[in-house]
Amino acid sequence: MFSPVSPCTWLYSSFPGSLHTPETECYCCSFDDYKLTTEWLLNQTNHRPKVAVICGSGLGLLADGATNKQTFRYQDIPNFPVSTVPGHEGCLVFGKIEDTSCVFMKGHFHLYEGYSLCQVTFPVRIFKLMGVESVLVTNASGGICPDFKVGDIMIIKDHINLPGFAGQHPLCGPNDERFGIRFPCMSDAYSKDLRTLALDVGSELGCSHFLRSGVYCMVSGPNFETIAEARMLLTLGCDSVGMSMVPEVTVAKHSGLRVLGLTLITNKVSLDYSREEKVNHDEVLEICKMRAELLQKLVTTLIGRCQLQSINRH
Ligand SMILES: O=P(O)(O)O[C@@H]1C[C@H](O)[C@@H](CO)O1
Ligand SMILES: Nc1nc2[nH]cnc2c(=O)[nH]1
Repeated sequence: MFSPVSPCTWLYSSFPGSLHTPETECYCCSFDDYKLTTEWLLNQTNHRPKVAVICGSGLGLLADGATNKQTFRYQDIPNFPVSTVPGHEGCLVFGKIEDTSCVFMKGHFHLYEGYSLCQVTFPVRIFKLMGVESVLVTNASGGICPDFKVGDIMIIKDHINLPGFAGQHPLCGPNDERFGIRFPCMSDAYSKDLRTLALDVGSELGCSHFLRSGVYCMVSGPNFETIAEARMLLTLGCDSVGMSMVPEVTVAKHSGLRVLGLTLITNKVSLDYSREEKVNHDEVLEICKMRAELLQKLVTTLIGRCQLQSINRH
């Protein structure tokens, strides 16, 4: 019925009525496009998720703690992009953590794959229309802060949207007021309540010694940083750097969703020309594998606790 869609053909083939045409160069999806996918999913599942978990590189295991699971491959969901990066399984899993209905994205999308930011953030608006209230975004990143160690988990308190400075911003284009306002405030993108809860839960689970808090910077990738770029990011006040998360967080915040961002420090970013180690994606996946079980415990405990504390409810 629906064919899988790749980064380059996706918008033209799936959205004949969309605003993105070669003439306009405007990368937007129409409200009807979001509605179609939402209705398709609501017809396929009885789950009505309140929490969405976006799993970054190698972190798909976060869904394993859920019960009553129902899985859809991205390629079978109308209008959904497909994952092209190793470590991103490419499926949507509905399930329950204790009494909370959740949806997990096992794999997400990146600018460097050739997707537009409208495609990268497409699932977030689907979650909003499905009734999700809180989004927990995870990914892998390199540690800039000299104190950070490989395997640390950083609770994101703020971000720098570097692609956004250059006009690569998911909210560019006509604003649809049904999602949010034209000029959203981003000074409180990451919920303080959820950050505090994450710290509390982390301490209960005995992982305070590698739980950090800091500023995350998004770059487009796909190359890892040069030394000069890494030094610039340190000067700008960044604690870690990665290639995802910020577009999803921005769109989630725009539509009034509560956001928690957790980034796993998979490597230390080189700030020194004499450093011999070279970062690579296999190393990133290896560290994700090492920390996946603990992150899963953190995420499932957090979600259970959210429900108890009614943080999901407005
Ligand atoms: O999907 P995330 O942001 O977790 O993946 C990170 C950034 C790149 O996609 C990749 C680099 O190894 O890992
Ligand atoms: N940009 C960037 N992304 C990453 N993802 C995981 N590690 C890194 C890193 O060092 N730099």
